[in-house]
Amino acid sequence: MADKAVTLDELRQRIDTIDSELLRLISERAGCAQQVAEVKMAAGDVGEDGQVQFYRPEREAQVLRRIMADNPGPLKGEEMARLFREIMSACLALEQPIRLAYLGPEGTFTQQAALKHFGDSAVTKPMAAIDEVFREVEAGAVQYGVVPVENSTEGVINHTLDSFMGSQLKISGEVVLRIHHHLLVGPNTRREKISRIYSHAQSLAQCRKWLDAHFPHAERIAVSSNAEAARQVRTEWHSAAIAGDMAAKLYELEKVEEKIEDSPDNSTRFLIIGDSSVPASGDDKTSIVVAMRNQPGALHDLLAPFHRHQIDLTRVETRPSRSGAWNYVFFIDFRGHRDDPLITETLEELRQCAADVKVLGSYPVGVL
Ligand SMILES: C=C(O[C@@H]1C=C(C(=O)O)C=C[C@H]1O)C(=O)O
Repeated sequence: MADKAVTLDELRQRIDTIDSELLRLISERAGCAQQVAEVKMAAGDVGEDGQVQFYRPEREAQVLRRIMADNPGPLKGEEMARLFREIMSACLALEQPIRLAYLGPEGTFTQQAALKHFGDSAVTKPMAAIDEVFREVEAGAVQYGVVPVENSTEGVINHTLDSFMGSQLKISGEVVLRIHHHLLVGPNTRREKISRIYSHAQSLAQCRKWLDAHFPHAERIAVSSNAEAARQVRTEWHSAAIAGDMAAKLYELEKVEEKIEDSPDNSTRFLIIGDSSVPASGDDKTSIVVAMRNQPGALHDLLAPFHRHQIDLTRVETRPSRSGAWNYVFFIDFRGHRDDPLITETLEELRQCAADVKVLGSYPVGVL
């Protein structure tokens, strides 16, 4: 080793000095956030729900994007953003802790998505069904809700799209989560004894090929959520569950096999729903639902304004409308914010040929 090699003691001293500096800086940042709260209250900065808007999704997205763009390394941009996500979450909690409802029970991927988006300082409340998450937000019991909307392998989650049809709630954000499934067992279960495998139907479908290859004779049982599957197998010595890390940790299960999903980039997109519209963040998406008159060329008419203005469509889904047999509505996601002049014009043209156009919300493109 070279004479001048830095010693362990020296490195630890340096880390101590840096930590003291970080401590001072984070505290200073938290103090600023407290002042922001005072400024917002003094300005009467209220949203459509009449409440002071402490949480600002567009500002948080901008902060995280800047951190990722300026990150010098060696930590990855995503890792750095995750750290800042937690700092912001704690700072916001000083202004006012955010209250959320999510599709439960505890330990679901939706809870994981909620914490990824809002950070650990959020106060979360599990709900038994997607429409209950909507109701909880509508009733004002929580400020936001988190629900799954589409999976890269299994497609759209119809309950969520259908819930929007009868609701005035708006989308204020999106979060995409990589979904890793594990085969989990309780403390008294051995792999060769597994004769039943519990999970949510979507997860069973996402691991179908793996199950066919490794457990062709085990009975597959669909239950209401992965977390419920995990809870159930804790005490069943011949059963396994397919669920994610949160459920494994919560129910103290052992991983027999990790990452058993058939598609390596299996991911689910979740939506944040709330009462208020979000101003533009600089990189936004808009979601709308459109009812077309039942006539030839309707789909062409629907898409033409987007094509004319070169708007990037990110998703088009069709659902039966509730107003009668063989009528359909279209759920469309595209890049841009409803306040962009180009988008305003596109929506105006669309309104001329559609029976109804409802903007579900413009929101920052998911950062984390
Ligand atoms: C500090 C603010 O309030 C909240 C906290 C933020 C932060 O810690 O950076 C950002 C946006 C808001 O959710 C703000 O609006 O700037």
